[in-house]
Order: sequence, then C-alpha cells, then structure tokens
Amino acid sequence: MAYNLQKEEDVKQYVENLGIEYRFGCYHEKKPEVCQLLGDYLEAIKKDYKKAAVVYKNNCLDYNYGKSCLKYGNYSLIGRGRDKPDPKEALQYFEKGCELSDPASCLHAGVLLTNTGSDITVQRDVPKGYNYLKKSCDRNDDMACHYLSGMYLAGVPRNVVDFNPHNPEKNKNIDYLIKPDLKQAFQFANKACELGNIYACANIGIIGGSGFDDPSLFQNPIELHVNTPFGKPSDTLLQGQIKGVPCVLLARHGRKHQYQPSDVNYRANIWALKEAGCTHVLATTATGSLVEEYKPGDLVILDDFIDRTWGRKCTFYDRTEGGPRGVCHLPMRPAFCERSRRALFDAAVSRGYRCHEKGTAVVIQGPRFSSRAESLMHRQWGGHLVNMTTVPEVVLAKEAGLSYAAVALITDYDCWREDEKSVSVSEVLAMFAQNVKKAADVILDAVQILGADTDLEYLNAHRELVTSSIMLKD
Ligand SMILES: CSC[C@H]1O[C@H](OP(=O)(O)O)[C@H](O)[C@@H]1O
Ligand SMILES: Nc1ncnc2[nH]cnc12
Repeated sequence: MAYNLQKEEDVKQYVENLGIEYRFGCYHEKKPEVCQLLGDYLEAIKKDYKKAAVVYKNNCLDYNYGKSCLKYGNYSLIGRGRDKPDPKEALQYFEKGCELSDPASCLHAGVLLTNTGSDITVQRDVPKGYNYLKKSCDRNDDMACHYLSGMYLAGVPRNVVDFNPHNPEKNKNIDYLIKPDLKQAFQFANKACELGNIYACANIGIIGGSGFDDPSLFQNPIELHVNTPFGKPSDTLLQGQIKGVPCVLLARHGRKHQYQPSDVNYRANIWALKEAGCTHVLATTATGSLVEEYKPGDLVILDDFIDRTWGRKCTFYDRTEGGPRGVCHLPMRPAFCERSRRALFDAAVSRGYRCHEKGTAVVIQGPRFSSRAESLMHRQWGGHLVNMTTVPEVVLAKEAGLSYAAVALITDYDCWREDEKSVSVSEVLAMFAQNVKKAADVILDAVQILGADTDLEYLNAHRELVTSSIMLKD
C-alpha cells in the first residue's frame, strides 16, 4: 500500500502497520532482529516500556540476541518498565550480551564493575571489569577504549578512599589495582580517536606562562607526576576537562615560578605533555612590544620568532637515553600550527578583544631585559614582540609532532621609546594580572574550537613532518 506521509491519517496507518509487521516477524517468523525492532517500536513510538522490557528480555533469553540483552540490562539498571532498578540483574544481562559478542554490553558490564559511584550497588571487581572493557575495545567500541585510557591516566586504586586527586604525594604510596601508565593511556586514547571518538582525539596541553597557571581552569583536576628521559617537567601536570575536552595544564616556570626562563626544562615539559597524550599545546606568554601599534593590553597570535637564546637544549634528538634516535632537521616555516593559531585568533575576535593576527617574537636569553641598543636592533630586525620563552618551546613541540600555538599578552613597550622608562618586572606582572582574563578566555574558547574539529588530518601532517625530517635513525 502506498502512503502519503503528508497526511496525518496515512502516517497513523503506516505506524500501526509497522507494529503489526514487527509483531508478525517476531512472534510468527521468530526473527530475533525483528523482535529487537519490535522492542524499539514499543519503546520509541508507543512509549510502552513494560511491553518493550518483556520483548527485550525474551529476545535476549530465548533467541540469544546480544543487543536485546544490552537493552534489558539498561532497563534493569534504571528501573524502566519495572518497579525499581536492579543493578545486579543489569550486570547479568550485560554479561550475557557480552558473551553474545555485543561490544556495548561488554562496555556496560565493565563500567558497572569498575565504577565507584555511591549509587552503584554491584560488587566492585576491577580485574573482571577491565577484561570486559578490554574485550569491548578490542571489538572496536570507541567508548570502551576511551574509558580504559582514563583508567590508565589516573590509575585505579585498590581502596578508593585512599585516593586523593588533590594530593599526589600521598597517592604515590597507595596500592593500585591498575598503576598510572601514560603510554597505555595514550594508546587507548589513540585507538578511541581512530574509531571516531572525538573526545579522545584532541587532548590539549596548556602551558601557562608568567601570571597564568590557574588550576581552577578545571573542576576536579587530577595531578600527574611525570618523569621523562630529559628530566622532570617544571611541575606536576594537572589533568582535567574543559567542557568535555580533555586538557592538561602545566605551569611553564613551575607553580611557584621557581624556574627562570633559561632554567625551564623545556624538553621535559613538552615530552611530559606528549606522554600525557596531548595532541596540541596552547601557550600563553607575557611579551614586550617593539612596535607602536602593538599596545600593552593587546593580544597577539605569534606566527614567527627570532632566536636570541643560547645554550638551551633545543632538540630531543641528541642521543639521550630513552629519547628518540637519529638527527632531526626540522623546517621552521611555519613555526606555529596554523590550525591552532586560527582557533586562538577566532576565539579572541569573537570575544571582541583587540588581537593581532600575526607577530614575530624576538626571544632573548634573559633573565635580564634588553638594553636600549638591543631593543632598537630587535625593532630593525622586524620583531613585533620580545619575550624569553617561546624558543625552544615552539621548536620542541614541533619536534614532538604536536600542534603548537601561543597567545602573547603585551605587557610593556620594552625600552625603545624615547622619554619613557624601561620595562620592569612589576610592570609586566601588574599588566598581565589586569589582562589575564582575556588570555584565559581565549584559551578556553580555542579548546572548544579545537575539540569540536572533526578534520584531524593536520595532526597527522605534524607527525609525518617529523618522520620525514629525521636522518640516521640507527
Ligand atoms: C616576568 S618578566 C619576563 C618573563 O615573562 C615572560 O614569561 P612567559 O613567557 O613565561 O609568560 C617572558 O617570556 C619572560 O620569561
Ligand atoms: N620587555 C620584555 N622583554 C622580555 N620579556 C618580556 N616579557 C614581558 N615583557 C618583556
């Protein structure tokens, strides 16, 4: 029969006939896939959860249809189509669904067994739950891979009460059922991303410079202690989420600002972020301005640099034990990732902040500021800004195959202007404090822009560039 679905009567008739067809296919032809459709029909169209529950349950038990076990398990878990929730029964159905090769059932069984929420009443069994999650991830369930990545990132303690996400020192001595393992976390996140889970794709490192290392960017961050072949990063990493996008925050100079620019272990910082699974790094930096139009209080999305630093370790490829092998001759044009630069710039513009789309930073060794003659020379060289930290950070991020961009906040006019006093540290910090909200807003919004991006080819391009730049690997 032909239906005219513009007509209400025809639509009603069509829907009724669909129900009749599904009942016939399920009860007379005994086709389990049609019984599943009947359950979905009762649930979504008739909103008759009691009947839907019976159909799913019977289809799971009588016809061994895994997806129906999952559905009935979910009904048991939330008490749908029945008097009250029954998590123990839910687990039985998830386990049966998993035995029947339904990856989502394995995921649900795994989550129930490993979850620690107070409303969960099944006996916690992490090894068993882990096996279900692993089975699910092996069968290409992206959520299971993502969940496993989270377990390895923070570790799973034997006794949940021992674990304090805000006191990593204490956590060092607790008994873990699954020890934190950043390599495993990264591998599972990678697989989840390849399977299309965009929340596992972007994992954004944020390097906060002078005046920007506010842990309250995240709710309930977890502290990660990381050691690297290149030594320790400036501080513990704070791992959390910003509106659902995984992020890792690191204070460039340490949270107590204990490392001056030439003493920052840039290699350990970038390596640690890479180990924590970061795909991107967004950085802030306080900078002096070398040109009139770039005014204190403005933002600049850096697009190039002039390196005036010396003696800083600026490559991972120096035969450090545990580091990569070969000699890496990396092109530096463009120095910064265009995609991440664009995210920062779009974020600044949509906030209505004064922001320059481009700027070359002259990176001096510090810790002293420039002399007047140096400042005038930096202007002649074509620099727009001056700071002390962008090199080697940008270079190492590029060597690590990461997408790196930096938002500079102008704090002063350095010392090139006639009749004006020179920059001072108190001026820099006061100006930064006055404007830090701008930098924070731009970073937070850029995180959302990058997290929602589904075209991730540029991340592969960053990695491939590194591979193609290495000589003498063995
Ligand atoms: C605090 S004055 C100079 C200092 O400030 C900038 O630090 P960061 O880039 O970490 O914001 C600048 O690069 C100098 O290191
Ligand atoms: N004038 C300046 N020189 C170097 N680093 C800076 N950071 C902020 N202002 C600076």
